[in-house]
Amino acid sequence: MAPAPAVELVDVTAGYGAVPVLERLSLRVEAGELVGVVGPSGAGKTTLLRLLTGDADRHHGEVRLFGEPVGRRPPRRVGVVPQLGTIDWDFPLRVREAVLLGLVPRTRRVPWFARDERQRVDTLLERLGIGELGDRFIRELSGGQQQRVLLARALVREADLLLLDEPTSGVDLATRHDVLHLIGELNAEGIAVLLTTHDLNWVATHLPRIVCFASGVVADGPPGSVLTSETLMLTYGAPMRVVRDGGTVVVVDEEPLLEARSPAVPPTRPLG
Ligand SMILES: Nc1ncnc2c1ncn2[C@@H]1O[C@H](COP(=O)(O)OP(=O)(O)OP(=O)(O)O)[C@@H](O)[C@H]1O
Repeated sequence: MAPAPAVELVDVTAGYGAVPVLERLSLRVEAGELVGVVGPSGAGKTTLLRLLTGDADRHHGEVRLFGEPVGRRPPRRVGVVPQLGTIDWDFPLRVREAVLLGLVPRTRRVPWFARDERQRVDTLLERLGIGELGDRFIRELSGGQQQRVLLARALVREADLLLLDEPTSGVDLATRHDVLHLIGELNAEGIAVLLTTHDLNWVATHLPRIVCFASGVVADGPPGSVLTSETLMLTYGAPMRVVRDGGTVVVVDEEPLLEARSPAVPPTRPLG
């Protein structure tokens, strides 16, 4: 029998309270797949991830993770990385504790961790290249280090599915490269990844599958077929140019911020 899909949404309408944000949405992510969701701000990308963790209200349709209906608590096999900016990094917590908290179901009041759980955290920190930071306070970390801590916290649940909300925002280019490389490695180990991003050109070159999203799915497939000016217009409501160079797709903003001008010629004055 084929394995159950990691994510399965069937004709879902959902939002916050009675207000719908996602409408008539169907989406399927297979176990082990790597999928990027792109779309304008407010399109509902975060809400989609929140729906999968039981944090948004489902009005209609079915939501299943690995074949099981989503309840109020995310299943153990799912690791979640929220946007960096939504975390209170000033909270007095050390890196090792922050990662251990990934093991705590939401209702458990006083966490008490076993030695093998602490060992697992240390192994993960090493693996993610932050082994020496275990005793540091999370407020002392750079954006890239914070992103790795969040990944460790998600992975400590021995996740088979990672839900990553804009994993590359708020970090510099080199860190972005490292984080994306890490995501690729985790996926190569068989972990399914569903991520949101605003970085169209990164998804165009690195992800096998893109979902263009605006309250529902506008287009879904490999970047070469999904990223067209027409699809991007439907998704973003703004003109974008798509340049193809062999197998590479590059998305260019159609409207330059500044008009190109001929260089100003200084007025000349005769000598003397
Ligand atoms: N907790 C909440 N309660 C009520 N409405 C919310 C809540 N969170 C988000 N919304 C609304 O849901 C809509 C979709 O927001 P969401 O954060 O899912 O969009 P997004 O595509 O992730 O945007 P961005 O790219 O800016 O992160 C917006 O209109 C937003 O105002």
